[in-house]
Parts: sequence; structure tokens; C-alpha cells
Amino acid sequence: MAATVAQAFSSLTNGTLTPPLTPNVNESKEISRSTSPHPNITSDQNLLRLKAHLQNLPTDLLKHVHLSKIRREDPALYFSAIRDDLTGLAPIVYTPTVGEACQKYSHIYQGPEGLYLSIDDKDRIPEILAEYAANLSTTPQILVVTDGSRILGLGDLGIGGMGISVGKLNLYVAGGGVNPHGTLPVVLDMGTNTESIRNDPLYIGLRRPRASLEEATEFMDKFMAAASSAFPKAVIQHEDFYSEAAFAFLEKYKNQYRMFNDDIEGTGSVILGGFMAAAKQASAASGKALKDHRVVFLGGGSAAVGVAKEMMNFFRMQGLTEDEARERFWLIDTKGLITSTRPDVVSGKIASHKKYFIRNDTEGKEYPSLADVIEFVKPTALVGLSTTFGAFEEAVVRRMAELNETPIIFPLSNPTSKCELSFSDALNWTDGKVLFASGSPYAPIERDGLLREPGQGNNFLVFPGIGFGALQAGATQVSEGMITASAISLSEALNEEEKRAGLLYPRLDRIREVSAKVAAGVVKKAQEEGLDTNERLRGLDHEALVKEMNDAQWWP
Ligand SMILES: NC(=O)c1ccc[n+]([C@@H]2O[C@H](COP(=O)([O-])OP(=O)(O)OC[C@H]3O[C@@H](n4cnc5c(N)ncnc54)[C@H](O)[C@@H]3O)[C@@H](O)[C@H]2O)c1
Ligand SMILES: O=C(O)C[C@H](O)C(=O)O
Ligand SMILES: [Mg+2]
Repeated sequence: MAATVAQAFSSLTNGTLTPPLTPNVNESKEISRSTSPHPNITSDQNLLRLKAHLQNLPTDLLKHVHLSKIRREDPALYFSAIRDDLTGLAPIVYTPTVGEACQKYSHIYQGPEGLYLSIDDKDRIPEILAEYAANLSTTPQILVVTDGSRILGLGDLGIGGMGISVGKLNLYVAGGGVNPHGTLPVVLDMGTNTESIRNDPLYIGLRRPRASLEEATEFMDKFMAAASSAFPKAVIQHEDFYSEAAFAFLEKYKNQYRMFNDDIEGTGSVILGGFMAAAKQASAASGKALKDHRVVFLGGGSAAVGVAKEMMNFFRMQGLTEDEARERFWLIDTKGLITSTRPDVVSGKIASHKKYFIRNDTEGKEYPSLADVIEFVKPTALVGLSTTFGAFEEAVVRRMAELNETPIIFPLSNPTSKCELSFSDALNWTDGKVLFASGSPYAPIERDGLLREPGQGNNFLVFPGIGFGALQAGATQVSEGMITASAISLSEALNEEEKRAGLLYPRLDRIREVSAKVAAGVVKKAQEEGLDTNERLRGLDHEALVKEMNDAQWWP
């Protein structure tokens, strides 16, 4: 049985040429008489029908599946629905439902959604991509590529990772204004280490253990070279690679191709942006200097290390040196606080990406639990990137509220089933004092007659602007400076009303405006660093650049 099903889908994992997310679609507003069952059906009516149908579907996954079908058949209709209700539909087309869709990818599969490349075809990648490019009538501008090895906090989902590439590109279009015809989701199928997936008769990916990092790098080298040659102007976003591979690929390709890693750099940017607002509010309440904030991280993977490194810029902006800025951070992984005296550190077995944040000032004492570390550090901020549901327990959260007038608590793991702390517990256990942002969305809560709105510290607030800005600038690279510029632009995008309401991030219904500002910041920095090639945008001031970005956005 398994073999038959695998054979039936073998074309998928054989570098089959599949159309991009939304190929060659007729975008005319009225349906033509020849194809419509009735000449009076209008696009407005179709939109109303879609909204009504979605309301009648009982689960978020069914809504996700239905919307995926609409996206393939009629992208203008799909993106019109999202335009009208991004706040309501983002949780369906993106985090958290996209996580479940990736887990069940082979079960809900309705047809190809992008480019599926198999490691078995690694020697043919240049030909496959060249042929693919030759058959397209529109040129991809943004590629989101994953190997499915670490999808959100859900582990190795193999070819199911395609769902996340598609989900990210949905946000590029809806939030960033990229033309859907210019988006290309890619999954690199290198096997999966999740045995239950390999043994699932419906699984459409390669039934082999995941390739080693060495083999994967050989494949990636070919993919990056071939993709950059087939689509020379495109921006390539790396997504949800397991941490070791994520860092290895970023380091290898960063200066060579127009690429960035969303989990390391996009997340770094969005959390730096939110922390700038939170630290300001916390310092105003406590009188503590901005440079004296102390940040504890639960998690030592690509997201935690990427965010901590990017957040160091906050302290450098306060005048601290690199070493002084680094000393503001304490990282905890499954073995406890990362100290120079911990056995895996002493033996050199610790993963190389964690080494930068080893604490040298613990005098031989170890701090195995989060509660121990909180007592030792007395932090002002607590960040969760640990993939562990409920890891911010009541005692820890209450202690944060005792130590701080307004504790900053960011449980950022996705999806909701992996989140370290819910918004309601955060409010209850801090007596409403918390400055809160989570990776997956929570609904606002009324408390003491006030509507408390949680922040959503998710990289979707910046990656559309980073990619779009890099594209518009014709940037040759996506530099660290451009990433930091995106965070600063995000923090400056809060409007007066949002500031008065104490929000850490702009509201989602303004995402197009925010993305244009983020993109403008990215373009400006590319120009300053001499990485831009679009001469037309040179010499424009910030306002003019924002207008250019707005004008360049695609609307359904
Ligand atoms: N909000 C966002 O925008 C955003 C962006 C990127 C990643 N994330 C989320 O961050 C999470 C981590 O991603 P990653 O790539 O770093 O994954 P990872 O698996 O590489 O890292 C997880 C880290 O957490 C540590 N850990 C696990 N359980 C722990 C526990 N109980 N106590 C202490 N440490 C523990 C592990 O040792 C590891 O260092 C995922 O859930 C992902 O969805 C969120
Ligand atoms: O996909 C998301 O929602 C954010 C992030 O990229 C993640 O990996 O969790
Ligand atoms: Mg991700």
C-alpha cells in the first residue's frame, strides 16, 4: 500500500515542474459570460459567498483548506477576502492553523502549490530550475524556501513544510503588497526524521531519514546557485530549517546571494522593534535606565540566539560596547543556564551557535531551572523561544511581577500549542501589569474596564517589508544593517493612538502602511551601504520613499 501511494505521488518528489502560487490568472473584475453559469454573478457576490461559506465551516483547518483551493483558483478573490479581514483570517491562513495544515499536509493535499525539489534530483537542479523559469509567464520575485525540518515548534514535517512557504508568501502579498504572480513557495525534500510521517501511507514526500548536514549543504549549494541564476532579481527567504542548518546556510550564503533567514533575522528584527517600545514603557514606570534592562531567554535555538543578537543593538544604541551589550542576556536551554562551567560547555560539545552567549560570571555555580535563573538575574524581561507549552509557570510569572513594576514577558513559541504563556494567565498572574507579546495571536481581554490588547511578536510584521524593500532597492544582499533598519522602522510605525493605548506593535489592520515604512527603512539602509542598484530611488527622503513603496504595492 505504502509503495503504491508513494509511486502515485512520485512525480511530486522528482523535481516536477509545478506552477507558482498563483499562475497566469485573469484578474478581470467581472466573470465573463462564457464561463459564468449566470451573466450577473459579480466578483463582489463571489466575495460575499466566500465569506458566508467560511462562517459555516466548523473548524479552522477546514477554512484553511477551502481558502487554499480558492487561492489556487482565484487569487484576486482570495486576497480580497484577506484584505477585508486580515485580523480574522491571518490565524487561518498563517500561524497557528498553518502548523496543523503542515502536520496534515499529505492528508489535505489537493494539488501542487509551488516547487517541490527532491534531493534525489540534486544533480539536475540547474536544468530543472532553468526549465521551470522558461515555462513561466511571470518571474518570481520572492522565494520562500524550507526543508521542513523545524516547522514552527512542531518538529520535522518533511514535505509538509510546503505549507509554511505558502503561508509566508500569503503574508507577503496580503501584508507587503507583493504581486501574487511574483511569489514562489519552495520545499526541498531531503527526507524526514519523523518516523510516523515516513510510515504514513498517504505521505507524499521521500520516505528516508533526513539527509546529513553535509549532504543537505551540497543540495543547498546547488539550489541557491540555480535559483539565483534562474531568477536573478529574486529575494530568497530561508524558513524553518533546524537551527544548526539555519545558521550554517545563513553564514554561507549571506554575502553571496540576496537572501535572509526569517527565523534568525526576521524574528530578531520584530522582537527588537517590540522591545524598544516595551523597554521605554517599563523604564518610564520604574525610573530604571534603558541600558540597565536585563533579559532572560528560555531557549537557545536559532530563534533565541538570533533575537538576542539583534536585541543587542538596543543596548548599543544606549552607548554600551558589544561586550557590555552581550552581558545583558542570559540564555537557558534544556540543560539550564548556558555557563562556561557546564559539562557540555567544558567538553566543547555545546552547539556552536550558543557559544556567543556563554556566561563567564557564574563562579562555578549552575542554574538548572528558569526559576533559579530568575532569582539569580532578577531580569526586567523574559523571552520564550523554547517550543515548550506553559513553560512560564505561575510562580515564575508572579516573581517577574514582584521584581518589576511592568514586567516584559514575550512567550514567542509557535503555534499556540507550544506557547510558553497565555495572555489571560499573563494578565492574571501579574495583576494586569505585564507588557506582553506572543508569537501566535491571542484575543484582546477586558480587564478592570479596559480592553487589553496583546502584542503579536511575529516576524510577519517585518519580513514582507524586508523582502519588498530589498526588491525595490534592487539590493545585491540583505545585510545586517538592513535588518536592524527594519526593526527601527517598525518601532517608529506606532501611531499616537496606539502609543496611548500602550501597544508594543502597530495594529494588524495597518500592516500595508507599516510594511511600506519598513520597506522604506530597508531601501534607505541599502542605499547608505552601497548595496542598492535602483538608481531611481536614490536621493529620495524617507517620506518620498514611503510613498514609492506604497505606490508599488499590489492590491487585489
Ligand atoms: N514569534 C516568532 O516570530 C518566531 C520566529 C521564529 C521562531 N519562533 C518559535 O521559536 C521556537 C524555537 O525555534 P528554534 O528554531 O529556535 O527551535 P530549536 O528547536 O532549535 O530551539 C529550541 C530551544 O529551546 C530549548 N528548550 C526546549 N525545551 C526547553 C525547556 N523546557 N526549557 C528550556 N529550554 C528548552 C532547546 O534546548 C533549544 O535550545 C519555535 O516554537 C518557533 O515557532 C517564533
Ligand atoms: O511562522 C511563524 O508564525 C513565525 C516563525 O517564523 C516561526 O517559525 O514560528
Ligand atoms: Mg519560521
